[in-house]
Formats: sequence, structure tokens, C-alpha cells
Amino acid sequence: MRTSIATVCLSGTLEDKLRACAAAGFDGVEIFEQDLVVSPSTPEQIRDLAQELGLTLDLYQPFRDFEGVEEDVLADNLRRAEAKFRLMNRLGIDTMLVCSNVATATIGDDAVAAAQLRRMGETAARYGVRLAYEALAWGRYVSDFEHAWRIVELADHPNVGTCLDSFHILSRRWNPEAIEKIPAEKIFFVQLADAPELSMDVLSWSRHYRVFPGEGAFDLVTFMGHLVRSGYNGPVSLEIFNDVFRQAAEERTAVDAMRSLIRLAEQTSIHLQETGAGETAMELSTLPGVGEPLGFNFAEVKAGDPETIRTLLYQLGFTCQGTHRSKAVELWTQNGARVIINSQNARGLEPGISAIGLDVPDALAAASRALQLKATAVPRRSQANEEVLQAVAAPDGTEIFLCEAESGGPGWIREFGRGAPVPAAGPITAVDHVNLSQPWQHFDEAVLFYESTLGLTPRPSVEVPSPMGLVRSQVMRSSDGAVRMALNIAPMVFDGSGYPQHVAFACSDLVALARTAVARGLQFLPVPGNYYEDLDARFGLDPEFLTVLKDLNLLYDRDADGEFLHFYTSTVGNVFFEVVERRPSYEGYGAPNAPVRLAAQYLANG
Ligand SMILES: O=C(O)c1ccc(O)c(O)c1
Ligand SMILES: [Mg+2]
Repeated sequence: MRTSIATVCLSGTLEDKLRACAAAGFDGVEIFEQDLVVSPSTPEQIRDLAQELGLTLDLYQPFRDFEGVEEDVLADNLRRAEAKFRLMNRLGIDTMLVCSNVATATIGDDAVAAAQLRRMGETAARYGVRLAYEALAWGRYVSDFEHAWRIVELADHPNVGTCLDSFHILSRRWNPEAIEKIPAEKIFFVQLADAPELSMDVLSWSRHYRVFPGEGAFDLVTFMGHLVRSGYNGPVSLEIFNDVFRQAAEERTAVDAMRSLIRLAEQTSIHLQETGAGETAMELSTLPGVGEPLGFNFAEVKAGDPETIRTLLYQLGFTCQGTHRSKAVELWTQNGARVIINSQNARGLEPGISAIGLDVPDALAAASRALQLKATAVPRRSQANEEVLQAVAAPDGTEIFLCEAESGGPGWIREFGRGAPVPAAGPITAVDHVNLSQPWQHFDEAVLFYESTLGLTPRPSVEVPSPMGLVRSQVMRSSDGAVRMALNIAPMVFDGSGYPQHVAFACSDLVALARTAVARGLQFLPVPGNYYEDLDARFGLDPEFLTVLKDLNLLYDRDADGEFLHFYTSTVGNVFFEVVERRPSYEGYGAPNAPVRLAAQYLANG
């Protein structure tokens, strides 16, 4: 699959955009006219830069409001088109996108539109230019890709073909199956965009809310399946009009874009296999398949001064297993819950979650997959007598260690203390989930990253009101729930990196644990009295039980699967801990309690 991307997807100058696209690994780009018009570079300089960067210039776009017009308007449109053909010759671009007329068309007659496109095609042919006619979802007379194709068929000129854009097709709920009826050689170009389900006029939806494939609600895998079956083998190009991407760092957006295409190619390949497609012209590269993660191996907190984290863990019943042989790193455990406190090169650093270890079926395959999906490798030094661990960095900077579970505990434990696991009994059994906050502008990117690299499945996102604004929260989990990660939008007043994140531990007896913690001086996140009155009104709880909850600052929820008890510690630096008890198979996260937690933290942290 030849990958391409429209320059309109990115921020910066045209040169910045080209460099970012090349660095992210795209084969080519579509030049969006406005980017060229505002550039001080000559067309020849842009052509040379693209060549230097190894990028093909696949499309010049858009040419607007050409067809369905009166003869005098047509003459002017042809003059305008010819000027652009000359420009395209200087740029070395051979395909122009012509979108269906939205503004100046007065004649809703296919024969007229076709005849006019044919005349444009005749002129284009003299410059070696091909025209890719695209139905805009809000076109005056032409808004359906099958209609655009009928006009192209009527125009019957070798230089006139069609451009398919998944947004215009799927936003209007046109059936993409009909793509297979278009001869592949008449599909001159293909643009891909995803979008979230929104109810608004289609033009605003298209111009502001498009997202990369996999980040929205469209079924692009099925769309791609029809495209590949048609025999098309040209560029597959991302064309994403999105207000956020237009102001985000272009290098990062381009990587997010590339990741989405790599992932889509893999999914399409699997889909085609499953539906028995056989040989296709387009080759789709796949990735090492990795099973879902099997559990949390560890969570790591980095802290300049480890003392506050040590105290919290002790109060929660953890035991220190000792320090690492060669590094300023400590291991604290309680049954299957392992927390590493890392104070290497961390002078002055506030405590915060720095790494998560996951047990996966095949660590090397998982790391290779993540790297091919443009995760950043984490440079690590291992000594002769140490475990070699695979690690990649997520876009949010969290290091993800890909480990393999071993009976008797991970091998790396032997590098700590006296080398023998300290049996740490206690009601905490394991890490239940990890909650990572994301800067708002990178939320979709984070969801796509964790979904595509780790094989976690996103659950529907929820919005939690807080004194700092609405916090979007999305849980990603493995199907058996052994790995659960919640991604939260950090409210805008924070820069994301400094917004508290947390590790939640699973516990078999929360009340007993809370009592031990109180006795050891743990600072709980205080829960307001109003909450307990509301809880009683909602659930009609046994008064004695309600008193226990209230005295210990415990939160409670209940649904058809069971009951949920949990509490939060106070925040130190950028991290706090939660302890949860699922009775017996409650699957949620106490969503009704999330606003209470956020408001209490707002008050406590100022
Ligand atoms: O919004 C637009 O005008 C516009 C322009 C060119 C395209 O390819 C497109 O899909 C939309
Ligand atoms: Mg388009």
C-alpha cells in the first residue's frame, strides 16, 4: 500500500510539513493549494525538497466549482484550470483533485457536467495531467460517489477519473460496496478520514472533526476491503481537516497519522483473509500478531526523594524487598502487586508514574510490533548478570515494559535485595488498573497507541464533571480484565505531564486493609458527608455498613454484577494510589464516584 497524506493535516510551513511526513515514513503527499500559495518557496524548490526527502508529490488539491456552470463561467474556469496545470507541471504533480461544485453550479444535468469535465480533461491531457473528480458530501448537485462516477463514465476521457474520500461516503451513509463496481483504473485517487459520531451539518463535521483512521467511528476496514477488492493499487492518502492537528506539533501528528495507516493496513489484511479475498493488486503489510497482555508485571514510580512513596506503600501493607544490585531502585511487593521506586537520575523530581510492566505472551514480538507502530525505543543498559527487558515509550512518555510471566515471579526480582522473594502476605493481591492522564490534544492518539500496540480494547468513553472541567475518561482493557488502563484527559489548566496519575490495587478485604492503613497513619482522600447521604438514598445501605464506609472514607458502588468498594490515598507529587475490592465480579471503576474523587482532590490539592 502506497501511503500518502495531505499537507492540510499538519501545522507549520509547507517545508515543515514535508519534513514531518518524510520523517514519519510516508511515501508521498498531497499538496493542499493554500499551503503552496502562502509559501515563499517556488514550485521548483518544493519539488526539489520533496525529491530530496524521498517523497512523491501525489496530488494537487483542490480545484473547486468547475462543472455544471453556464458557458461564460466555464470559459473562465478553463482558464483558471490551465493556470493550475502549468503550475502542476512545475511541481511535477500529475493528478489534480476536482471536487464537485458547491457554489457556482446552476445546471443540475449529468450530461452537461460530463461534457464540461471532458473539456477540462482535454486541456489537462495537453499538460499530462489527470483529473480526479470527487463528490463532496455537500456538493450542490453531486454529493454521492456513485453519482460522481456516473459523470466520469459519461465524460469518457482517459484523463478524467474519480477520487474516493471515505469521509464523504461514510458521513452520508452511502454504501461503500459500490466501490467494487468502479474499474480500478478509473479510481485516480483515494483519501481516507475517520470521524467521531456527531450530529451536525456535514460540512462543519468534515472541516473540523475528521480524525485519523481508528480514532473515530467509521468502519474503514470494510471500506478498505471494498477498495482493495476493486483492484485499486494507487496511493491511500490521509486527508484530515482537524482543528487540533492544525495547532499540534507536526512531527508528532505525522507519526500518529502513520501509525493509524499501518494499523489499518493490518486490519484490512486480516479482514480480507477472513472474507476469502484471495490475490489482490494492493499489498498490505502486516505486523507481528501479539496476544493480549496477561497481567501487570509491575508499576514504577520515579521520585527524587523516595521517602513519601515508601511511607504510602508501607501504610498500604507493602514490604520492601530491597534495593537493586546496581541501581538506585527499590522493589516493594504485596502478593502479586509489585511497585518499583526509581530514584535514578531523579534529583528534585516529584513522584510520578514512569513505567508499567505488562506480562505478554511473547515479549520480543510485542516489542517489535510496538516499534513498527512507531513507538519510541527506550534505551536501556543491562549488565551481564541482569535480565534483558524489552521497553518502548508511549506517546505520553510512559515507558511500557514488555515482560513474560514466569512461575515463581519475574526473573528480574532476583536482582533486588538478597535475591529471594520476601513473602508479603496481606489483602492486596495485584495491580487492578493504572490510570494515566493525557493532554487533551493527544487523547485520541493515546487511545490508538494503546489499542494498536498492546491489543487492549477501548470501552466507551465517559465524561466526568469536575471543578476543573469535564474529564473524558476511557478504559482500555484486555478481554479477561487482567489488564485495565484508564486514560483520562488532564483538564486544560494542567499541562498533562504534571497532572496526577494513579495505580489501583486489587484487594480481597478493603475494610480490613483500610483499618490497618489508618493505624499506620495513612492520609486518605477525604470524602464529604453529603456523599454518604446520597449513597444511602440511592442504595438504602445497612446503617452499620454505611458508618464503616463513612468512618474510613471508603467509596461504594453496586450494579448487576456485584459491589465495589474503594478508597484513594492523598496525592504525593503527581501520583496517588487507589485500592479496590470487587465483590465478586463487579467490572466497572466506580464511575458515579469519579466526580466525588475529582472534587475532593481539587479541594485537597488547591
Ligand atoms: O472541505 C473541502 O472543501 C474539501 C476539499 C477537498 C477535499 O478533498 C475534501 O474532501 C474536502
Ligand atoms: Mg477529500
